[in-house]
Amino acid sequence: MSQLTDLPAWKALWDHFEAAKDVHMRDLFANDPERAERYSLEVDGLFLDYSKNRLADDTLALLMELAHQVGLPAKIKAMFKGEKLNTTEQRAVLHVALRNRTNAPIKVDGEDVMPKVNAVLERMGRFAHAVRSGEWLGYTNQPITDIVSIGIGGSDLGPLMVCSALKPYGHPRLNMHFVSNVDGAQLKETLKKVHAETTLFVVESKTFTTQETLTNAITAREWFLSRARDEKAVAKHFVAVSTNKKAVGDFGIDPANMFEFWDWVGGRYSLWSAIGLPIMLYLGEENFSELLNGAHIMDQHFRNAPLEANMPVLLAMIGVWYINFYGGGSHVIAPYDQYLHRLPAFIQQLDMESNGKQVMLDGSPVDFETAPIIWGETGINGQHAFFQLLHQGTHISPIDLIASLENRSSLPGHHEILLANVFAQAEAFMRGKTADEVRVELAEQGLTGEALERLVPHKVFGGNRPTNTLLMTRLDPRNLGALIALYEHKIFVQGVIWHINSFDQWGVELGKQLAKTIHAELTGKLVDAPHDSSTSRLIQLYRQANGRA
Ligand SMILES: O=P(O)(O)OC[C@H]1O[C@](O)(CO)[C@@H](O)[C@@H]1O
Repeated sequence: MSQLTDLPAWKALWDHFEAAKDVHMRDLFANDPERAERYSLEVDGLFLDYSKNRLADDTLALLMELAHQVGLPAKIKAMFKGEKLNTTEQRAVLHVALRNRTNAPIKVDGEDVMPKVNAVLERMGRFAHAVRSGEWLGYTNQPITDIVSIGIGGSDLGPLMVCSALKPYGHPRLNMHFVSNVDGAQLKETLKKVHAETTLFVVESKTFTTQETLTNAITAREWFLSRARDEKAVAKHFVAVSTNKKAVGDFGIDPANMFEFWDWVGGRYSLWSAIGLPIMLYLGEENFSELLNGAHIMDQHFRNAPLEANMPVLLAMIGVWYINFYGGGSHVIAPYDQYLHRLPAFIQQLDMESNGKQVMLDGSPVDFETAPIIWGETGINGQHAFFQLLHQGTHISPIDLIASLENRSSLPGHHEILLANVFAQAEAFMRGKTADEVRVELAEQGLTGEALERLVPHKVFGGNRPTNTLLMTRLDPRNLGALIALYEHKIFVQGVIWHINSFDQWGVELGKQLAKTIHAELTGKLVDAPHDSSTSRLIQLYRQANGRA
C-alpha cells in the first residue's frame, strides 16, 4: 500500500506548512476582499463558510492534490457501487442505498438491494401510519401515546438526535422516550412516565446481542407483562429492529413485528434504515422521506461535485490540515440551536467510532494522527463554559458553528441574540484582539501606566482560531438529512486519506469481553478470575459493599 507519508502531496504540504503556519487570518482577509465569497458554498438549504480557516489557495490546492493522490474519487465511486470497503468484516458500506431516491440499482454480491430497501420502507410507513392514526390499538383497545425506544450507540443516538431536532414536526399525541443506559435508573424513570396500555416499545439492535439493550428490553417486557398479564398482548406493544431474525424470535418478539436491515448498514450510519422507525413513528412517513431526500441531495453532491467544490471533501481536508499538520487533536461541534443539543453526541460516535483507528487497511501502524476528539455542546451554553479555553487556551480546536437562519422558537427577540452570538464568535475566533487594541480599550476605561500594562497580556486574544460556519435555511427534515450526510461523508473522506477502515469498531470489544467475566464475579457465578491488583480490589470493594465478601 502506498504510504500516505511518502506521497508527494503530503511532503509538499509539510513544506507549505513550514512556510505558512504562522499566517494570520486577519491578513488573509485584509489581502483578499473576496475571501468570504470564494471560500463558501451552498448545497440546497445548507451554506458553508470556511473562510475563517488558516488556509489560502495554495493550501487548498495541495490538500486537493493529496485527496487525488490517495485515490479519493475512486473510493467514492467504490462506496456507491457497493464494494466491500469494510475489509475486516467483508461488508459493503451502503447507507447511501437507504436514501437512494432515484432507485437506480445498487448491488451487493450481484443482488440489487433497492427492492428490499423499499419493501422495508413501505412496511415501516404502513406501521407508522397505523400507530399515528390511532388504528393500532394496545391490549385495552386504546391508541398508542408513548413510544419507548430501547437501543444503544448507533441504535439510539441517531433516532434520539433526529427526534429531538425535529420536535416541532412530531405527532402531538406521541411522547418519545429513549432508553440506552443499562443503569436501571433510566428505564425506571421512563417507566414512571408511561402506561402499559398505551406504550409501544421499539427494541433496536443491529446484532440483537447487545447486553445493555437486551437487559433493558427484558426488564421492560417484565414490567409490561406484570400489568397486561397476557403474553399475547406483547405483540401489540413490542416491535424489534434488527439484522438478526433468529435472536429476535428467541427473545420472544414475533418476527412479524420485526423490521429488518442488513449487515451493509453500519450501526452509526443506520438512522436511515429501519433503525429510524422511532423517527418515522414520531415525524410521519412524509417527513422521514424528506430526511432521506436531504441526505440524497448531499450524496449526489458528494458523488458528482469536483473535489475543490465538494462540501464534505472540503470539511474533511480542512480537518486533515489541522489534525495532521497543526496537531489539532480535537474538534468542537457547537450547534446554536437547542433542538440540536444531541448533535455533538451523535457526531462524536459517528466520527470517533469510525476513525479512531491506529492501523491502516493493511494492518500496519499509522505514523500520523487519525480522528480528532469530538466534543461539544450547544454553542451558547459552551460560550459560558469552555469557550474560554477555545479563545485563550493553548490548544487549537477547530469549531463547527451550526445555526439556522429562520427562527423556530417563535418567541420574539431570541433568535437575533442567538445568531448575533454565532457570527460574533466566528469573528472573535478569527480576529482576536491585539495588545494595542486592548490598550486603547483600557485607556478609554480610565486606566493608565502600570495598572493598564499589567492587564494587557490577560486581555489579549491571539485570534487565528479556525471555525466553519454552517447555516441552514431552517432546521427541517430535509436540511437535517443533508447535514447528517455531510458529516458522514466528511468522515469517510478522512478515513480514505488515512488509509483506515472507517466501518469496523474492534476497539469496543475488549471491554465487553472483560465485563462478561467480571459480571460473573460480581454475581457470584465465578470466583477470583485472574486480574491485576487494582481490578481485583475494585471487585472486592463491590462485594463488601453488597454483602458478598
Ligand atoms: O445495534 P447493536 O448491535 O445493539 O449495537 C449497538 C452499538 O454498539 C456498538 O457495536 C459499539 O459498542 C456500536 O457500533 C453500535 O452502534
